[in-house]
Amino acid sequence: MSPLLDIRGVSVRFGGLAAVSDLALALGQGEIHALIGPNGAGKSTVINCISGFQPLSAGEMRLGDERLGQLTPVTAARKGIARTFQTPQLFGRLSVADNVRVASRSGRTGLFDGGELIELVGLAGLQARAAESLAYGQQRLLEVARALACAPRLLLLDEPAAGLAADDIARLARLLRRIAGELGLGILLVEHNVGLVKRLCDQATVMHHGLVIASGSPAAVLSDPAVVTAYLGAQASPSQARPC
Ligand SMILES: Nc1ncnc2c1ncn2[C@@H]1O[C@H](COP(=O)(O)OP(=O)(O)OP(=O)(O)O)[C@@H](O)[C@H]1O
Repeated sequence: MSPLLDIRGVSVRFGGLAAVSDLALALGQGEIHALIGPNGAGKSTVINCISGFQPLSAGEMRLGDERLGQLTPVTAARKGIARTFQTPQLFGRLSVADNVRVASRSGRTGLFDGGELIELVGLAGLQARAAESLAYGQQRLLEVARALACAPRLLLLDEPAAGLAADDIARLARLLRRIAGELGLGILLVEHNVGLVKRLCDQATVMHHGLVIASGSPAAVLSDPAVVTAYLGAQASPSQARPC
């Protein structure tokens, strides 16, 4: 069976800078896959490519049996690819409920109803609040609810745990495990929280200067000497990158 997401030979150049070089990554249905690496490694650029925000310089991506070609954010969303952003991109003046409602009207049938999603991410009771009035961590959780309201097949999360309290991280981890397991969603997450990556993810790919330097189980890649050296160059070992 084809993987849900199959990336081969993908490169992205910004002028003279090779932000991503010859990337290969495969992610199965129901799999949670971490994309990790020091700052500037190319992780967000990969998320931007898969979600149609960044054109590829070379390579190809497939979603199931379908070749994706050059995507736009709209075509990516229609194919069932939803994402969150490193800095939340919400409709600030709309309520929490309306932010989710807008996404659930994007054309695909919802996984859960909007109220259910808001409750699942831990924002019950805040439905009527303007998104811009939420704490930063709550805005991140609302972005996850909004992405899920698009009923994706593939969910891309850019540092979902940044700024979240331990309780919220635990709730988010349970939710991601549930939607991957019960609904078969594939989840690719960029995350610096090494504890979360180890607990939650089935596979991990490590990038450094645009190149994949390791891939495999989180425990194996995080103890790989090349990975430790890459993080030491960035003045932190993976386990020191972000406390968890
Ligand atoms: N639009 C752009 N134009 C020019 N250079 C860019 C652009 N976007 C990213 N870059 C550069 O590409 C490289 C990879 O950036 P990217 O944001 O993908 O890294 P990252 O691994 O997500 O880093 P971080 O963990 O700090 O978010 C960096 O050197 C960055 O400065």
